[in-house]
Amino acid sequence: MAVSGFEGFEKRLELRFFHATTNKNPMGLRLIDFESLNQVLTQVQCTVVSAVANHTFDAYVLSESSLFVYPTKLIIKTCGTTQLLKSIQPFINLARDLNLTLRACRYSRGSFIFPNAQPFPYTAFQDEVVTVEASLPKSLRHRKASVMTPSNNINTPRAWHVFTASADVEPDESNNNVLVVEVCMTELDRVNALTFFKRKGDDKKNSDSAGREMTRMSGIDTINENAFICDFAFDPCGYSMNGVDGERYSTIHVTPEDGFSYASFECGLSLYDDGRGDVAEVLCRAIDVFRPDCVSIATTYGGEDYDSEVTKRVERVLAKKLGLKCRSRLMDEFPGSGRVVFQSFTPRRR
Ligand SMILES: C[S@+](CC[C@H](N)C(=O)[O-])C[C@H]1O[C@@H](n2cnc3c(N)ncnc32)[C@H](O)[C@@H]1O
Repeated sequence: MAVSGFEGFEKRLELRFFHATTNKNPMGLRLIDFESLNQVLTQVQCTVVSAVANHTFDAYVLSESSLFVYPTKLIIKTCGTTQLLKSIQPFINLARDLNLTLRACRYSRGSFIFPNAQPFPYTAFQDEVVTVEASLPKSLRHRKASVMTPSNNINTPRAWHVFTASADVEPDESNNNVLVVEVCMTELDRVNALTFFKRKGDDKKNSDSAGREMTRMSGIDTINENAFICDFAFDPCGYSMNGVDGERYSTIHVTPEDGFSYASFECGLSLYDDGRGDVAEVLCRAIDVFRPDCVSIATTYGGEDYDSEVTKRVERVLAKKLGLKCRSRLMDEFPGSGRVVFQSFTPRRR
């Protein structure tokens, strides 16, 4: 851990593949053995602390955040001072052994709370971009890096950094209509944050049962009642969970320490699924768990027919139910990788 405090803001990497041969094993990347995954994670400097799977994907809680493995898609987010980008090359190689070829890559992160504590290349976004580019095959020739910086940001200008690379200009079918929402929250309500500290007597509980209790006491279990939750409590504080609901994943990570408190919520869903999760209501429930003073939401939409109504509805619902005012809304397009809308919120009272 850095002397300054724990860096909650995650680095996130998404790799999408396609079957290079007609012999398509439906399990795809899920056939990567655990030992190989572990070797990659060792390079990243984190470990698996808990895991769950359903018929669609595997979800791992890591010592620093989460890993999701779908047949042709892999999502890994890691916090602290981890070396996430060291996973790109080994993942591409493991996929190649399964006849899977890289189709697209997306790397994103917020602005670190402790930028000076990061190792190279995470000290400057342009160096991260150079590192990602050096790990990618030339076939991913449609590339773009963007730093989305709110101009009227209130106290701390927190930008959203995105790099994408894609083999095609058009979004591919597997990513069509897929919505990924990443919420970053700082300055958590102090009372709510206390839920994520182990209490007296908790030393008799293991990390799973202490995690389960935090899930229930915080109300995280009500965000999506259909999700199976795999949760983990860190010692003496900190919490991580992955939610598994059919094809949909969700994940929450909490750094509750005062002075650098941070929580993230992320979910992936199809815009046209059965409507079980009105995105705005889901986000509202997730943010209400933490009642933060600063919220940013990055919404990535993989398809072409993006409807801005989704993010506008988020603004209306957060204003009405949580008193959060949208201070900035930015949009950018990425060839073959869709659109990103980045919104920043603070309480209306400010
Ligand atoms: C891994 S969790 C969640 C990380 C996540 N990105 C976040 O901050 O939202 C980090 C929290 O767990 C605490 N923690 C305790 N032991 C830890 C460990 N061995 N590795 C990582 N975090 C640990 C940290 O102090 C911090 O409060």
